[in-house]
Amino acid sequence: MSETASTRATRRTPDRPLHAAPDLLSSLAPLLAAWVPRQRWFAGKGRLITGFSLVSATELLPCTADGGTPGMVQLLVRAQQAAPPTRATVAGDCYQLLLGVHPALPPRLAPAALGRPAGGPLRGRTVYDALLDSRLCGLLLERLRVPGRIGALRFCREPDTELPSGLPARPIAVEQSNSSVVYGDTFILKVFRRIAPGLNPDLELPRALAGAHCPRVPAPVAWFESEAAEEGGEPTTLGVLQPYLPDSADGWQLALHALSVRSDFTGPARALGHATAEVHTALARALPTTALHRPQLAEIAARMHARLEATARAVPLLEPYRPRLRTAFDALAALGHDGRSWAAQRIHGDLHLGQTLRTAGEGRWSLIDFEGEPARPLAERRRLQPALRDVAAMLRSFDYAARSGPAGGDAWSLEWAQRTRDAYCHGYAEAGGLDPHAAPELMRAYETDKAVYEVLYEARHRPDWLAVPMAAVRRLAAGD
Ligand SMILES: Nc1ncnc2c1ncn2[C@@H]1O[C@H](COP(=O)(O)OP(=O)(O)O)[C@@H](O)[C@H]1O
Ligand SMILES: O=P(O)(O)O[C@H]1O[C@H](CO)[C@@H](O[C@H]2O[C@H](CO)[C@@H](O)[C@H](O)[C@H]2O)[C@H](O)[C@H]1O
Repeated sequence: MSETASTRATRRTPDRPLHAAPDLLSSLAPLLAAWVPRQRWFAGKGRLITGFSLVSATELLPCTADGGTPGMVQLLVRAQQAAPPTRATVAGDCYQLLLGVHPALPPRLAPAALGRPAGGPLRGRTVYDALLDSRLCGLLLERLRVPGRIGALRFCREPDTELPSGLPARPIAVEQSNSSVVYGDTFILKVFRRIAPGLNPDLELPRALAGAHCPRVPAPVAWFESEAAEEGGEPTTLGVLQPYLPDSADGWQLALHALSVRSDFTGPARALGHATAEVHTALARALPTTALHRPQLAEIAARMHARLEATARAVPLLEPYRPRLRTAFDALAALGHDGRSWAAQRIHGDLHLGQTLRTAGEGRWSLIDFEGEPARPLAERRRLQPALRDVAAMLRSFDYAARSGPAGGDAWSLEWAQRTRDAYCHGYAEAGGLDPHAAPELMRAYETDKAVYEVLYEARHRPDWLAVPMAAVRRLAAGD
């Protein structure tokens, strides 16, 4: 097909970088509108995308060069959507996309394709998910190996670390809140998807723990970020590279396996309690701590109430339990009435079995993914909080395993969950953490808050799983 004068005019000329092409985003928008909502990491499921706006575009490899080689562009785009029932304002979440651009996409990459833009600077080329192309993933590692800036992006490496070149790349099979690529069983790069401006706790906390010589968390070796929006502000973390623990299995798989063969899990759970307490102790040493008094406890309880109300509006199934669940939050607020204070510190923020890895040989636990609950604002995720909040979250995870494993919540599985929960709490207290049994109001409030979060999470991401947190809602509402 011959090129018209108007398409020629919109074609990029060598002196106009891709990010300056006025029609870059409009030409990609139809492709993104079909592809983005299908991605596991897309947080706005169930609400129509009404448009996209471009935050930034950085060409990591030339995208419009002649020849048969792929290009790569990193985009930050805002997806415009109607506000969800849990938020007052119109949302426009920002997502990071790493797109490959190929003049003739090889068939092996066909499943990664978004499509071919009908116009704009990439017209006629195939745009695809770069993180499914090992060659482009290799280029990302190369960028991290040699620190420096490219456009709006800065690639950084811990001083005194060496990164080998040429490690083979493979994306991890399970897509979660973000996308990860493993390099030669040596490193894993997590590319953040939903981007909040500022320092991501998944870089901040593991670096602080490495500084405190805590061996329970793989220490970041390199990362990339975009510049701060305003002078003196923090850069925005976009991806983190850390050592890969090859001979390990995550706690979720291990727990499900134990359930499937009706095996005891109290030993591993107790050891996991130790690991959690060690991480909390190191975080409290490395980063600020505070004491929560009556006003702060009241504020925490008020936020829990607000989340419950918003979630009950979004998921009507929760409504009948709302009044009884509220009593857990009132009891938390009342903890401040007798003048007692509670320690608060930086915590993991989204601790569950899937965030733990256990080595095959010595059965040593590590904790990963310190991002916090991805749906919460960054400032909230970085707040100082009672460490028992993580413990309560992990207790929920044992309950999840018992209810979703092969036996699906039969009496033996539920007893298994109770024994495992006790062993974990015991291990936590044994290794210096505050004994969860000494703070029943705190534990109940945080478990309830987590179950409410899970109701919303499952309603949005995995409606088939909604019954799991709803069972906990019923139990917690009954005051159990
Ligand atoms: N350092 C690591 N070593 C081995 N596997 C890892 C490591 N970090 C993450 N993983 C694997 O990658 C998965 C996703 O990592 P995670 O940090 O939880 O990402 P997400 O934020 O997308 O949930 C984990 O469940 C785990 O299986
Ligand atoms: O790991 P992510 O940061 O993506 O966390 C989100 O997804 C989790 C599910 O993958 C979700 O965890 C919930 O389901 C788990 C089982 O799949 C269970 O072990 C957890 O206890 C339960 O909360 C997590 O809440 C969400 O933030």
